[in-house]
Amino acid sequence: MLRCLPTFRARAARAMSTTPSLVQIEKKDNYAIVRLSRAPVNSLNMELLQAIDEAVQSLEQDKNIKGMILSSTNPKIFSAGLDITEMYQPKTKRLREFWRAFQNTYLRLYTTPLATVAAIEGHSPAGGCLLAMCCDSRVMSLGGPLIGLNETKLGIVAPFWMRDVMVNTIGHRETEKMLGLGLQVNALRGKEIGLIDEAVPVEQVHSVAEKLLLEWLSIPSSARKLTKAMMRDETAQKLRSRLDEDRSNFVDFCETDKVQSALAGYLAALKKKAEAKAAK
Ligand SMILES: CC/C=C\C/C=C\C/C=C\CCC/C=C/C(=O)SCCNC(=O)CCNC(=O)[C@H](O)C(C)(C)COP(=O)(O)OP(=O)(O)OC[C@H]1O[C@@H](n2cnc3c(N)ncnc32)[C@H](O)[C@@H]1OP(=O)(O)O
Repeated sequence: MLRCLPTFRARAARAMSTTPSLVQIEKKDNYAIVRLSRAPVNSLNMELLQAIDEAVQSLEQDKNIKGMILSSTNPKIFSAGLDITEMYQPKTKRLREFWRAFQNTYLRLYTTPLATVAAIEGHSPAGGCLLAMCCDSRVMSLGGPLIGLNETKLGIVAPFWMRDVMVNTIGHRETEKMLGLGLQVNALRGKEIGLIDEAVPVEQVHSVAEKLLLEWLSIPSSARKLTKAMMRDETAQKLRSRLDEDRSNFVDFCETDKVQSALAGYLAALKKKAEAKAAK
């Protein structure tokens, strides 16, 4: 028994050192940087969504931490959005759990009392755009990266709560165009429509994100938190009161032949693009 213990410990230590963490948390004085870390593109599968939810929850419980910067370990991709392979040819039980994880992560991040800033160095489509919109402010790098809710381009429809968050961020008419046309925009255009607060060269994204976060943290904390709740709770409550209905809608919609064949086509196009890139 005694001889087993070091072996067990060694195994556990090996497992810990070889299991890559999906989310990296770096604590600073009174805030944390949370970096999404699921190679290659931070696509949001169930485990990554749960890891984000848990990370935010653990920071909320840390008395020293008042805010967080949401970022990525991949400077070219903030997040590729929901992992399409979770939705393609799914097992119903897993699909249901996956959607609940997405709902939970949205509710956690959108309503967290922490001050939050998204530091977006790379692309941020669909679910990636939602994560960014859940933050109090967004800084994005100038140049190539794009952000937006491109669901219609995949032949799928964003749920009402993704629409609501976009309406709250950029207003009804801009959302109508962005969502209906499945548009993604660069940082400059994002700033023009209010989706992005600061558009800066990539090397400044983190310092500007920190500056914005400190501005939020300079506000008396109970006033800041109550105001955030006053602005966001009604929107969150709309989903909270319809969690099961929303999940059933998603599962039914996702399992239709039409959606499955649209997802198959989209995945094939992504694969073809990746192969062409690798062949260069
Ligand atoms: C009537 C309605 C009733 C009810 C409605 C209820 C519910 C609504 C139902 C559904 C709504 C769901 C909401 C959906 C939200 C989403 O987030 S959908 C996901 C959308 N995401 C995208 O479109 C992004 C796709 N990816 C890209 O554009 C690019 O990959 C990139 C710009 C992010 C990165 O480009 P590159 O750096 O060039 O990398 P590659 O393209 O080569 O990709 C590398 C590798 O990763 C795979 N991959 C990329 N994105 C995803 C993804 N989202 N999911 C899974 N896998 C992804 C890609 O295929 C490559 O794989 P390999 O070929 O290397 O294996």
